[in-house]
Parts: sequence; structure tokens; C-alpha cells
Amino acid sequence: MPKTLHGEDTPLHGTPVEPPEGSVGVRARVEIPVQRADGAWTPGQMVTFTGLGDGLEHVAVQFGPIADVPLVRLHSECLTGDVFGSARCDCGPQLTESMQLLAASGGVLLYLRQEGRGIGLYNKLDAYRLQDQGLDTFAANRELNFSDDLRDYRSAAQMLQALGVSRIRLHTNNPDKAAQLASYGVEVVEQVRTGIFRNENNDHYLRAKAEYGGHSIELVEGTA
Ligand SMILES: Nc1nc2c(ncn2[C@@H]2O[C@H](COP(=O)(O)OP(=O)(O)OP(=O)(O)O)[C@@H](O)[C@H]2O)c(=O)[nH]1
Ligand SMILES: [Zn+2]
Repeated sequence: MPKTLHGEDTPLHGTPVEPPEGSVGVRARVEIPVQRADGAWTPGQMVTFTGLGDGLEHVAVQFGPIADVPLVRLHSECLTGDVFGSARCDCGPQLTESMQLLAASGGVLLYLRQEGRGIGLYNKLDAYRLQDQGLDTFAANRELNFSDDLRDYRSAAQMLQALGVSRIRLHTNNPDKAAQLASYGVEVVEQVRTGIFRNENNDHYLRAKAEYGGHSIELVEGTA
């Protein structure tokens, strides 16, 4: 049975639970069937929260019961890649990879409403226009007077705590996600790298993440 920040039990299904003021709790759990790579259907639970400090509608998708050290993916929203399949970045294939892994083996995906590394959709599209004029993904942010990356993972840590998770295996190539989670009290026991989903359109983007974003990406020539 998952716990709120204050340790009370929350039901897997049923009425929303109001947490004490100032804490984060589970608001609702709704089952969503997800098709695994082998074609079988498996139930995921979409989880909403109360009390998140940034007021954004972040959600979790949980597969199976919470393990001692579950595999967790923090996925920042990318409308262009996640929904429309844009190949300018690697977000779509990363999301599919994580969902498939979690659906097969259990764990939690946190879908964080941090479009454009936190600058929002319209600003990200403005940044794309600057990239089309030659700037890289970080320089384009700076040209628009944003820092390279505005993402804060405090809400992610709070969501994990509300789910009763304090130790995780984190599915990411981004060291900042692991460092921030640790600073917010989540023990990252292991960092599990994601695949490298390289194509002719996102090559520049992945190079910039590896060179300036500190991502653990080995860009082997010819990687698809
Ligand atoms: N500002 C900006 N944001 C972008 C651009 N391309 C993709 N993004 C955003 O970058 C974020 C990528 O999210 P993730 O895949 O969760 O994170 P990551 O930093 O790549 O780290 P991983 O966990 O290794 O995937 C999403 O919010 C995208 O919308 C871009 O060119 N400019
Ligand atoms: Zn993307």
C-alpha cells in the first residue's frame, strides 16, 4: 500500500485522499491498459497528486507494485517528440523505450510538465527557429534570455515520496536529474542509461547535450 509523505496508507483505487496541508499526496489512481512490445496488454496506473509545490499537473504511470528499489524514469514533456513523433530530438523513442521497459518489468514513469526544459512550448519553438539559423540547443535558450535548463525536480521527489519510494534505479543519461533527486532526499542507487536514438535530424541536438549538458551519451559514428 503506497504512503503519503506523512506515512498514511492511501487506497490503490477509490476516492481522492486529502493530505494534511503542506504535504504532497496521491489524489487519484486510474487504470490504463498499455500494450507491451510482445503484444500483451498490461495494466498501468495513472496517478495524480495533491499539494505539488509548482502547481503543475505532473502525473505518474506505475506498473506493478512498488519494489524496494524500483526503476524510475523522469520524462520531461516534449509535445513535438512525444506526441507528434518529431525527429528533431530523441524524446519520442526514449519515452517508448521507458514505457516498454517499465510495462515489462515494473516501475514508475514520472511525466513532468516541463516542456522545452522548462521554458514552455512557444519558447521552445522560438528556440527551434534560432537553431535553424545555426545556434545549438543551449545557445538558443540563452539568446531568448533563458538559462540552459530551467528544470527543477523537487516535485518529482515529492511524487516519489507520495508513492512510498525513497530508493530508486534512475533511467536517464542526465546527471542533473540524479543529482537534484539526491539533493531532495531520494537515494539514486543506480543510473541506468537510456538508449541512444540518433538520426540525421537530431545529431546536432545530441552532440550539444553530450558536450554542454553533461549527458552520458557516447555518439558512435553510424549509430541509428
Ligand atoms: N529548450 C529546448 N528544449 C528542448 C529542445 N529539444 C528538446 N527539448 C526539451 O528537452 C526535454 C528533454 O527531456 P528528457 O528527455 O526527459 O531529458 P534529458 O535532459 O534529455 O535527459 P534523459 O533523461 O537522458 O533523456 C523536454 O522537455 C523537451 O521538450 C530544444 O531544442 N530546446
Ligand atoms: Zn523532445
